[in-house]
Amino acid sequence: MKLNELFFSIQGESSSMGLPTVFVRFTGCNLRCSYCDTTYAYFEGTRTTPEEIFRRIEEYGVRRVCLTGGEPLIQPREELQQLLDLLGGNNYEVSIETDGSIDIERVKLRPKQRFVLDIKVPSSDMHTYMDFDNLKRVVPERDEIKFVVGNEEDYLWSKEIIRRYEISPERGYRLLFSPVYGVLEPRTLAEWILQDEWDVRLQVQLHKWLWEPGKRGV
Ligand SMILES: C[S@@+](CC[C@H](N)C(=O)[O-])C[C@H]1O[C@@H](n2cnc3c(N)ncnc32)[C@H](O)[C@@H]1O
Ligand SMILES: Nc1nc2[nH]cc(C(=O)O)c2c(=O)[nH]1
Ligand code: SF4
Ligand SMILES: [Mg+2]
Repeated sequence: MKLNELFFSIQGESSSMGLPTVFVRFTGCNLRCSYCDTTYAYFEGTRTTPEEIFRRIEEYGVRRVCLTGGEPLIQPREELQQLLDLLGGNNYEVSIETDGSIDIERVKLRPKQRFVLDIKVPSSDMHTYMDFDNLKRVVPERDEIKFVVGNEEDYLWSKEIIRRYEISPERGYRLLFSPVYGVLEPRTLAEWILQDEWDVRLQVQLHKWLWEPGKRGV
């Protein structure tokens, strides 16, 4: 597998926002989102084994890991599975940030492991690459489905996807809405959600408020 960086920080996204977490950022991505804040992970990295990554994770005293990138699901399948099995066997809680274009059943999750599945919206320029069959593969009470929106068109598009694929909160799906940092005011998104009386989770990237927005390794 190719590792870009491994660091210990406060989880800035998803329903575990605020919790201390070890981040494993893999190298390489199959998409190129217009707003991507992690372009340094497209190529830079070092070949590393799952055992070595696990050893480095174990140096920290917290059993919570976020696998991200780049796109984690394009790493070699067997090695990724090996890492998930090592973490699963040692009682780690794991979230896997994935871009929505890769079959999430490429790997088999253990208990306490979940996907945070992005659905890329029109302003990302990557919405045509989505594998919507993933919406049949997500486990509603386990996984989270995330929309990172940059404008009102994105928000309306997301609502239509939720209606069309029947992934509403009423059906048990856990939905996240995040503004594209520096593009859409969090308050504007908050007001749209309240106007719709919608049971979805608004999230901002907490780490960008805690540290310099462009800082690596946090
Ligand atoms: C860098 S990506 C890596 C994982 C995977 N490639 C994906 O896109 O889900 C991690 C998360 O950061 C989000 N993200 C990237 N750039 C962002 C930005 N400028 N503002 C808000 N969220 C952003 C992505 O949408 C994704 O949910
Ligand atoms: N603190 C912090 N939380 C995060 N949650 C998801 C991240 C990511 O880049 O995928 C991330 C990140 O880069 N930093
Ligand atoms: S899929 Fe994730 S890592 Fe890849 S370009 Fe988009 S935001 Fe960046
Ligand atoms: Mg990030």
